[in-house]
Amino acid sequence: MNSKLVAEDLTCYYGNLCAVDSMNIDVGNEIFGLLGPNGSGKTTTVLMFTTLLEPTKGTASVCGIDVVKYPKKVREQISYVPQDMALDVRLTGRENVRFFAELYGVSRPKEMTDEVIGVLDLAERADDYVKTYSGGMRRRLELAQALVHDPEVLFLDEPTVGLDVAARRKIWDHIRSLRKKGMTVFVTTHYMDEADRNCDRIAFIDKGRVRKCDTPASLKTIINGDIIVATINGNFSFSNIPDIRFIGQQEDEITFLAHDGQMASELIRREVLSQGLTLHSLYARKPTLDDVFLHLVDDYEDTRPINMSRFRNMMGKR
Ligand SMILES: Nc1ncnc2c1ncn2[C@@H]1O[C@H](COP(=O)(O)OP(=O)(O)OP(=O)(O)O)[C@@H](O)[C@H]1O
Repeated sequence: MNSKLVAEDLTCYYGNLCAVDSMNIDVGNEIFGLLGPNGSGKTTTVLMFTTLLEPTKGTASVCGIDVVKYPKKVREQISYVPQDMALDVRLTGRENVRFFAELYGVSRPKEMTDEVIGVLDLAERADDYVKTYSGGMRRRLELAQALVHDPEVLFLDEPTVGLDVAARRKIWDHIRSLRKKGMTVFVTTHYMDEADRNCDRIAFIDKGRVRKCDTPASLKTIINGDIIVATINGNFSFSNIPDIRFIGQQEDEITFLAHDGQMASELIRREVLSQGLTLHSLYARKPTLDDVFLHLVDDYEDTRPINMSRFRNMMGKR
């Protein structure tokens, strides 16, 4: 693999708190997603790679350049779009990008500004004030700013947070086309479904530790079986059904894990009816990255295979 980002034993403490714990990752020319719950160490990881925070221990390099020894050289290779980037809303879109082009010392600032504005589909509104832009347009403008010096590696912290579905899709379309042009994209997100659709590989991180790193498809094979969800009225009491694991009940929804979803559904249907309960709906689905993540996180928290309360919460949100 043509390594673009490498972390070896990368560790960061804030006082006594270990925010990133002995991280080892090797990122090539790809869209690489760093996924994890709040406070798991995603931003801290990005800050170290982008030279904004010195590791306590271990090393990180970008395009083979050590971030501590050669921070300036690293900065020439990267762009970083944080969660809340400061756009000047009293300037036009074009002026905002041009400002960054000048800051970076880009050799043909006007041409590069026009180019990235075109790439991000902002040409029509480029001369309007940013205060008139939608959330999605502002995010695209931030991407345009980040791209104006043609970085090798782009770091994006929660690129789609707060955007509507259409705007999210558009952002991801742009991210994928950057990757096609050869850029490495390192992205943090809470949105597992977006990561599933768009990332080449994903590292799951929790409490500063990488739990698993693989392609979305391989990660989903970790949960060997189907998830079965039934909507009922009343309280379900689980007595042993062979080869079916009861995950739990959240209000009127009961959830199970079984090797064969279709066969299990029939057994569950019978069990629900035999308890005199009404069955409103019943379906089996393949595990998602949410399921995998909760499973992995739990493995490290205690010895149970699935964290019931988290799992139930998650199911309740669907
Ligand atoms: N400047 C700081 N000083 C002290 N502790 C910090 C600091 N920044 C982050 N932390 C702590 O370090 C841990 C990791 O935080 P970090 O922001 O890297 O997580 P995150 O995964 O990016 O979270 P989120 O998804 O909420 O953005 C958390 O426990 C956080 O409270």
